[in-house]
Amino acid sequence: MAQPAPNNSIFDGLNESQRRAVTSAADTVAILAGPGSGKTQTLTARVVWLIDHVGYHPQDIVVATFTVKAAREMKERIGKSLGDGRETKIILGTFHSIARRYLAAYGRLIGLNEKFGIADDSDSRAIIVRICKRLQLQVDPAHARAWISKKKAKGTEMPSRVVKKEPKKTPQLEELETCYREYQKHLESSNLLDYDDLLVRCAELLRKFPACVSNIQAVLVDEYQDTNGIQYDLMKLFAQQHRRITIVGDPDQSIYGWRSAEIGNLWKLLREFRATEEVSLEQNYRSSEFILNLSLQVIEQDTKRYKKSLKPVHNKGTRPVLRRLISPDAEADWIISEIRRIIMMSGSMITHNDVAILIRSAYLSRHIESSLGKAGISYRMVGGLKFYERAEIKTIIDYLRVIHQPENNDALARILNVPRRGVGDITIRGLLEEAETSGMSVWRRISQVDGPNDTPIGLVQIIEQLLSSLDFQRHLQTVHPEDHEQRWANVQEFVALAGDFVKELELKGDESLPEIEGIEQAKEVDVLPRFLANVALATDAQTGDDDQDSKPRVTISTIHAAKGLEWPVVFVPAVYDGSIPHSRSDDIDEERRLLYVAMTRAQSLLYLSYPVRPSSEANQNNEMSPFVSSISRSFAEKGPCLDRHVMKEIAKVLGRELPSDEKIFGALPPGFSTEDNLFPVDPEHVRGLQWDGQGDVFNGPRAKRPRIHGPGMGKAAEEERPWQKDYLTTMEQASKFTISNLPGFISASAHQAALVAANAAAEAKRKEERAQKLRLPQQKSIMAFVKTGSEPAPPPAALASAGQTAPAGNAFSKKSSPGFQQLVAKQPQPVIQPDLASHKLGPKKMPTRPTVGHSTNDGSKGKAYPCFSSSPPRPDSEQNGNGISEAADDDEDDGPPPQPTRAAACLHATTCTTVPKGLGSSVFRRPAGLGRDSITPIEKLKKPFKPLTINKPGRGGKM
Ligand SMILES: Nc1ncnc2c1ncn2[C@@H]1O[C@H](COP(=O)(O)OP(=O)(O)OP(=O)(O)O)[C@@H](O)[C@H]1O
Repeated sequence: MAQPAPNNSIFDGLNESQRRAVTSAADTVAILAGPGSGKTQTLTARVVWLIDHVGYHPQDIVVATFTVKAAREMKERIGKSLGDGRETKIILGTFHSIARRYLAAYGRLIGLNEKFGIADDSDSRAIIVRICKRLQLQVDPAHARAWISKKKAKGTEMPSRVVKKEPKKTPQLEELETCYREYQKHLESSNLLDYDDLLVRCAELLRKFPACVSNIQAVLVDEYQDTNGIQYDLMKLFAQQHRRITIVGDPDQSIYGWRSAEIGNLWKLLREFRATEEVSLEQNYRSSEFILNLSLQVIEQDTKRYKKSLKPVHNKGTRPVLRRLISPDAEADWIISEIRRIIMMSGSMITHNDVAILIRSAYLSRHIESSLGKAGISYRMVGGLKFYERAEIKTIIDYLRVIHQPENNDALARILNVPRRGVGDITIRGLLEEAETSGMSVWRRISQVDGPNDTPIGLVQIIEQLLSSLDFQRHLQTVHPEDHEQRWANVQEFVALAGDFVKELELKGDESLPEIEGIEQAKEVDVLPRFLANVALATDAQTGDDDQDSKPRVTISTIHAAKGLEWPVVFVPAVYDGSIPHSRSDDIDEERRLLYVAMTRAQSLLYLSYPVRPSSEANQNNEMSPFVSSISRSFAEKGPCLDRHVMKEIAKVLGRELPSDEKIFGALPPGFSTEDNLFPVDPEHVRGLQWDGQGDVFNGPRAKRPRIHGPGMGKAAEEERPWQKDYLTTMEQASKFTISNLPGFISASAHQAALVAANAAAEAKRKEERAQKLRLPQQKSIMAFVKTGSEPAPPPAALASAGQTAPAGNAFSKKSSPGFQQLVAKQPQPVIQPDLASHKLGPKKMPTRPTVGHSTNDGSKGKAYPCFSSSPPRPDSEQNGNGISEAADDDEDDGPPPQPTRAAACLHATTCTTVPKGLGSSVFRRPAGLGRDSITPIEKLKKPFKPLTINKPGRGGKM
């Protein structure tokens, strides 16, 4: 037995059930509990217990988490408790990162070239699209990709067996199998493994060479309901020596079935490990009683589910709200008005940071973003573009991939003409096809050499050399004249990140696995492959919540991405039939669980809402979601009275101090309505009424609140603008709103700025028209010769036709200049990203739990647990042509239509603030760059893109 840990703080405050789970002597422990019951905390404490009390060596413990971020947080917490740096030895990470480590160390045993690279999402997509084109397959490449991924995720069969021909195949199946075979062939010849292969090949390794994990004493898995078939296999294979497994999960939060999660992994575990000790945690530490009870009323509608009890430790709180609004616009405006009311009535005890708007489908954010923009409220998108997904960064990463692995055809194809070398896309495509048919890498074909030798210079020097030999700064100036400084600053930040990565490796040591007698381990001496692997596997790092600057922001997130998180105030809009449950979903139970997950993220205030009409013009009505219609009476029909008593209760749940009444009421603006009475409770009552054209106020009887928008920024301005906006808000580009990519992002602030510019343009147009009447036909306005900083922006069309640039001093000149027009013209057409907006859910229903000698409290049979995947993003159904120009140079003359490479986040509301001060003047602030202090390089890499501050006197308006 080991000595007690020097610092046992991690055990402090655990309740009895949590302690039981932490200290259980059983080999297999299943901790099954509802949301907010401290599952993650319990698992963390058990790791410390196993090390400090049971005496396992940290390097003999495997801990698998759902996300990179969760792994990082868990490591930190364990580190604090152990107190001596031993946490770095634990084999802790996502299944994918752990699998990669094993393959790097022992992959050669199964014939893997140790210099293997990781094919990311865009690589896989491009390869499959090319295969379908080359072989003239009729199958949809996106479908083929999803099909292949699903096959691999099943985990029980090796690809070669899966693709074996069987009689009675449909032509489509034949094509899918051909595609699969060709895809694998291509990956193999490029020495690439895709995300699924990492798991599949690792399982193969551990099956054939169990000695690799002969040291492993215990395996712990967080978010077990997320695991898919291959992850289950891996878990067992890691634990094959001692069969000690601890899992934590909540079947009610299984929401990733559509991403290949295997229903039944829990009962599989209980059947295979019969002595499993089941521990349930029954106290909910997160939500108020009202919130918890209503959430349970939703999930309990699923009569097949495994029943478990969950009791709140907090007070009753306020009744959750179910609000009906006339239209999605009104719904968004109401949300914003409630956010304001909560913040004002709490004396800013609650800030924008405490508010989350959780949406079922990506496109639903459109109205919300627009309203937030109009109200000047900053927000963060969970799932936004990450730093290393920026075009300029991706180009450098592709260069590094080619340096490391010259046979990586796809990476090479993307950089062949970046910077421009006069190689057109047709040539590149030809080279790729030739390489695929001949089996010779593009690199060999064009260079006729074996590839670069391993370079002894350091990572940073490689990148610096690369930048200088490519004259990359000049390339950015040429290709991206409108924002090359910002892009170059990103590149410099990337160099700094690489430097920090190297330093961290030196300081904390590498992640090599423990030595095992009798098996030689390949040592990863090169920093470059490890750097590249870290970049590739950081795809699930969340954005937003670890922003470096301190500006409070509302969070907009899909429900899927909100898993495991919590906020004091949660809004769930669009709770109507067709949205949730989604019209294209074929698993109603998973849809219900989604709503349950959304509701249980709330600590103190929970608002559900839906628009009774799909749009202001629509005639048919939305039906309330069946998940809430039967319990609608349990909700309040409008926002709670936020008096001192209520706010004090909220303060108690949050453990905060409520400011004095003087402070709260002293800060209320004149005429501020302290009640939720701006919008009618019965929206049908105001059918036919119009906005007043001034702001966001109905002309209805309850419209008491003064306008909340700036001049010209109201509803009327939005709807009546004489100008078709030529960009898309985030969710108008829903296809890009995934965990992995979000190019072409336009923020609410930019949207707002553009609206003002549009109004200014309209006003200018009207003036021009008036002036024209007073002018001779050929006579120009004198304003055409004057460029002052105080004039409203001329209409973009007028500018373009006159070949002018916008007045430099105008605050919105960036928005209305040809550069901006050109830029927004490059925005991709909205295509729904099926990951979030149109995915199909599996037809499977939750099976009944197997009889394993356990029964639930009420004597009823237990139920099986659906599980889901912690994989990096699954293939989406978007196809991007040949994939050549996607991440790199996007505007070659001879190439396909330009892909979006706009510095998406440079217009992101989390990074830009535009405060309108009137039509002709505003403050437009470029965002701050990624802070370099107090953050480790890997953390930075996992972070979303953080645009950089560029002050351009005379161009960017007043600062
Ligand atoms: N024994 C405890 N005493 C007080 N607070 C606790 C206790 N256990 C957990 N908590 C708190 O409850 C909250 C939820 O904990 P945690 O995130 O671990 O729950 P979870 O079960 O993993 O939730 P979910 O399933 O929704 O992700 C956290 O704020 C945590 O600090």
